[in-house]
Order: sequence, then C-alpha cells, then structure tokens
Amino acid sequence: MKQVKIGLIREGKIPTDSRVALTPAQCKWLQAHRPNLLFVVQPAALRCYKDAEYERAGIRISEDLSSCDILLGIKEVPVNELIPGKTYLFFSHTKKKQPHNQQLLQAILEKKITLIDYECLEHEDGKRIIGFGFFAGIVGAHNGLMAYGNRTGLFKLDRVYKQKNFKELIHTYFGLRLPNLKIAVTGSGRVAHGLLEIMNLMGVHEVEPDEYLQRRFNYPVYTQLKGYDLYEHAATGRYNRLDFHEHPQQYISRFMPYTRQTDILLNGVYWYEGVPRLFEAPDIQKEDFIIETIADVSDDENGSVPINKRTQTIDDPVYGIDRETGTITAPYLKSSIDIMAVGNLPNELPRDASRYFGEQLIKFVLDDLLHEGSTILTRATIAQNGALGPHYDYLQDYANGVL
Ligand SMILES: NC(=O)c1ccc[n+]([C@@H]2O[C@H](COP(=O)([O-])OP(=O)(O)OC[C@H]3O[C@@H](n4cnc5c(N)ncnc54)[C@H](O)[C@@H]3O)[C@@H](O)[C@H]2O)c1
Repeated sequence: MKQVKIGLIREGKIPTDSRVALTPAQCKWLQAHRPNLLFVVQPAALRCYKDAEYERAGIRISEDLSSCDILLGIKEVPVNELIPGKTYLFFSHTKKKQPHNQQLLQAILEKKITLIDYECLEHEDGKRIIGFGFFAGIVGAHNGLMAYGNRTGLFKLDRVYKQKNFKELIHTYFGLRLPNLKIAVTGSGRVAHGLLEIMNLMGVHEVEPDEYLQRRFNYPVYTQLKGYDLYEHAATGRYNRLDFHEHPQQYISRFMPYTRQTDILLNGVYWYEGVPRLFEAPDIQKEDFIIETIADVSDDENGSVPINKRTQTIDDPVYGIDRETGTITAPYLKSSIDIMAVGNLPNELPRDASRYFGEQLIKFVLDDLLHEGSTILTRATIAQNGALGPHYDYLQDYANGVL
C-alpha cells in the first residue's frame, strides 16, 4: 500500500490560532493502526500541543513539509506560506466570497494548489460533517452569561481561557447561582449543542417555547428555538426545512415575540444572505425589546443579528450597541445592548476543541482522503490544481478579482 505523508502546518494567521487538526495521541494512534500513514509536524511555539508532546508520541518535527502529500491546517494560510502544487485542508472562508480572502483564493489558483475546505465537507442532505461548533457554543454561552454578570453585577464568571480545560471549566460552575433569567438559544447544529450543554451544566432549566412566551419563572430558564420556531413561509405561514434551505427569502422571522421575553440571546443559527434576520436593527428602539445581552456565536456581521457590527477578539470580546443610535459603544452601558462576538471562540479551549475536531476528522474524513473518487471530497474541493472545483464555478468572478 502506498505511503501517505500528512503534514500538520504551523498556523500563520494573526492573531495566532493555537488549535491543530490532530493531537499527538491521535497521530500516534493513526501511525500505529494505519501503517501506510506517516505524520510530520511543523514546529510551532504557540500551538496548544507542544512540539515536545508530538516528539514524545513518536511524531517527527520538521520545518520542511515539501515532501508531504497532504497538509492539514486550521485557519486561512498566509499567501506567502502556501507551498505550490500541494493539497491543503483548512477553513478558507472563501465559499461566501468573503472579501478579505479573495487574494487567498487567487494565490491558491495561481500556485496550482488543491484546496479542500473543511466547512464544505457535507453529507448528502447538506449537514456539515466536521467543525469546531460544539466548543464555540460552549465558550460562547459562557461568555454571554459572563457579559450579563458583568453588566448587572448579579454574579461573576471568570474567563474560559484561564481554565486548563473543559473539565476545569465545569468545576467553576459549582456554587454558581444564577438569577431568574430567561435565555433564548437559537439553532440546531453543533454550536447550539454547545450552548445547550452550558445551559445544563449551569443548571438552567429548559422550557417549551410557548410556555417561555407566556410567563416568568422563579428560576432561570432557557428555550431552544429551531427552524420551525424561528421562521415561517410568508404566504402559507408554514415551515418546511428543505424548502426553507432552498428558498429562505420566501420566509419571515417569528422571533419578535421572544425579544419581549428574553434577557440573554445565545445565537447559534446558520445564516447566509437571503435567510431572514432574527429581528431588524430599528427593533431595538422598541420599549418592549428587553434583550440586554447577545452572544452572537454565529458571528455574521449584519447577519442573523443585525446589530452585530464588529467582530471582537478573545481578549476583548464584548461591545455595546446604543439603543437609540445603533452605534458602537463601550460595553455594559445602561443605554446599550451588549454584543459578544468573536470569530475564534473555540480557541479559548484549544486542546479540547482540537481533540474533538481530530476525532471527527479520523472518523468521517480520513478514509475518503486516502481513496480516490470520494464524492464528499469532490464537493468540498474549492480548487484543484489551479482551477475551481466542479461545484465552485460560482466563485469565478471572485477568483478573477471581481466582488
Ligand atoms: N464564533 C465562532 O467561533 C464560531 C465557531 C464555529 C462556528 N461558528 C458559526 O456558527 C454557525 C453555526 O455553526 P454550526 O457548527 O452549529 O453548524 P452546523 O453545520 O453544525 O449546523 C447548522 C444547522 O443549520 C441547518 N442549516 C441551515 N441552513 C442550511 C442549509 N442551507 N443546508 C443545510 N443545512 C442547513 C442544518 O440543518 C444544521 O442543523 C455557523 O455560521 C458557523 O460559521 C462560529
């Protein structure tokens, strides 16, 4: 059987991401169970698993990855670090024609690179196969509650990244007593699962959406709002998942009643142009719009949360939006709504997030990667040897420099 050499690249994007696609233990396990696989790791001072941990696991460290068949990264690779002719897997954030990554796609095509984007790996029905969403939800829910605690002074949560791992984070919730909050959790994917996990770990009780809308409770509650609860067809008033995904512009939002009953919104919906926003920006001026804190884990600027106007950093995750003017303010002002919006939330728990990601990679992607002709991989191949992949013709203008 032909040997396949897989390289784990050093992350080059700034601010630096410390996640990695496979942990030392996962590389070791694969080398033991798949004798045709060989791993090489580029040295990286800031990676959450240290070079020495890979070495101890019997994995070679090398600056030079030119002999590798496949290169695995996490975030966008800086253009000057791309090795011509290679096959890369990473999150390129090009499939929605994101302006800031146009040059990256152009360079990938020029350098005749094959790019398989993790975000585009999907099952037949469009469900994503692999992602960091669960830990984005974990950190996002924590940060949303932390922001509300900072705003009101009613309780105090520390930063997630100060904990060694997820287990230690859970320990910090012992003794936490939350006020009688009402929390709306939106979405049904990995992010939503992470959000719900934190709700349950913090002892917040789940209630049905109809009950949530009817009354206050004398304990903290959350309700999960999925597609059916959030959208309805403008003409028929009905919701059909497949139809909604195909014709989102024919649907309208049903979220407004929740804005009158919610203290904290933890947003995990999957949003793209055409999908109705949960509410519109002027709605925040309404007297009965009572949401004080929004953790926008989906984090699409001017997306499902129209008042998400800026993505922040892990160091400084929260800002305010003035209710009257809609402009950005400092966080925790009485006249503002707080927005927690960070694009690399899982990086607050990088070791747990990396292990979780690597498990999915091994289970659901690796076999396809090692054999020719996988339809899942073909559908996720944005660029192949200098040309756009068969499913990405729509990026031609973008690749030509037009936006
Ligand atoms: N802030 C961060 O650090 C961070 C990290 C990871 C993910 N995210 C974002 O959070 C959002 C949710 O991510 P997730 O991991 O929960 O996603 P996911 O793929 O696990 O779930 C997405 C859900 O959306 C539904 N869906 C909506 N439109 C669809 C369509 N057209 N086709 C098929 N399914 C469709 C799916 O049924 C699924 O339940 C995404 O926008 C993602 O980019 C943010």
